[in-house]
Amino acid sequence: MVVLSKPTSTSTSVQYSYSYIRNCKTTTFPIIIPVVDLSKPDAKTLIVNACDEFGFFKVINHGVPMDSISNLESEAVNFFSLPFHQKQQAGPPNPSGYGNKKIGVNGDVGWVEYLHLTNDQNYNSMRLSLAFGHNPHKFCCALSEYMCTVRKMGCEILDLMAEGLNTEQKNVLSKLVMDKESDSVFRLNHYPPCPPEMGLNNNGEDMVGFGEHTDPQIISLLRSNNTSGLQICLKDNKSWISVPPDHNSFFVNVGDCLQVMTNGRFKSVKHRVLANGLKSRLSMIYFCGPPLGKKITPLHSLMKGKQSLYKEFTWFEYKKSAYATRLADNRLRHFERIAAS
Ligand SMILES: C=C1C[C@]23C[C@@]1(O)CC[C@H]2[C@@]12CC[C@H](O)[C@@](C)(C(=O)O1)[C@H]2[C@@H]3C(=O)O
Ligand SMILES: O=C(O)CCC(=O)C(=O)O
Ligand SMILES: [Fe+2]
Repeated sequence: MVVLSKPTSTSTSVQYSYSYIRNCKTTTFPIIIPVVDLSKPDAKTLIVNACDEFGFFKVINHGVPMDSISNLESEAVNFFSLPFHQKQQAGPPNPSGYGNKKIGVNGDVGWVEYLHLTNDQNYNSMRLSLAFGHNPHKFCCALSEYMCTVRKMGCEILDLMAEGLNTEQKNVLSKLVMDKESDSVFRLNHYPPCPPEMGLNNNGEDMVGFGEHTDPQIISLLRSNNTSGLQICLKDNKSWISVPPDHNSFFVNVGDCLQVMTNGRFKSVKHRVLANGLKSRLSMIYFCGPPLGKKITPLHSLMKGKQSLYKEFTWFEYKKSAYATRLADNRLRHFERIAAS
């Protein structure tokens, strides 16, 4: 495991208004997060069951080489260890670059700093070189190798999911991510240890690292170091469970786009990250997105004469509307069709 050993530098002079939440100690019964072994024949059934039940699962035997993961992790550690003013050279984070504390542009704040990266490796390289002040060759090689192998794993998962759903075409989902116009994004999140005087407020509530939200895309592929913090919300929409970290595995989230493509059968999972008082958390998330012009509609094979629960929209239209929302908002509400009585 790589931990940030060098002292990190974040902005300290600006006052932010952080959120705190009661870290409800979850449910009275233990919840086991589904584990899918990609090398086993029952993977497709387990994926569909996990998406039905949680919109979330863990993947083992994923085929992403450990070297590829640790190379990018150590490059990310180096980046986040740079002095704040240097990291800022790679900002702001739209569409790619460095961000600190502010998430999106609508007032959300978290105990996190991050790098937003896109599928365009030339653009990534240009942004990173502004921070490194020299050729960021090592970082960019590690990044493009990681993105390539993780995308491949994501497509394998999407093919198994499509098979498990008995769709007409096995690659109906993965082809959106393989498309050269795919609007996938990548994010490196660094949560520095939160100082004890800030970690809890007067009501004993925990500081939020990354506030509750659903991911907009099809699926998200998350890998983190061995630091806890990630929580998911159960289908009852009120119980939160902590996800035990596992640096050897990937975690998969169902996103809003997949919720629509399954006509609401799979629900995008609400999740959040709590700040950790002791250790830094480093997570790397590949968000599998469709091309901007793609119409997001339910898969034919799942409809069988049923009406779509959603109005027709393109990924571009969804994104435009989503980026005007706050993190915790329900971004699909705007696209729901009012059922005719
Ligand atoms: C508050 C926001 C940040 C976000 C864009 C948004 O307006 C609403 C969705 C947010 C989210 C959540 C998942 C990913 O981290 C992200 C990159 C995405 O695609 O949607 C972020 C956006 C962001 O940080 O810009
Ligand atoms: O950093 C994490 O572990 C999760 C962050 C997240 O949910 C996101 O960036 O969308
Ligand atoms: Fe997320």
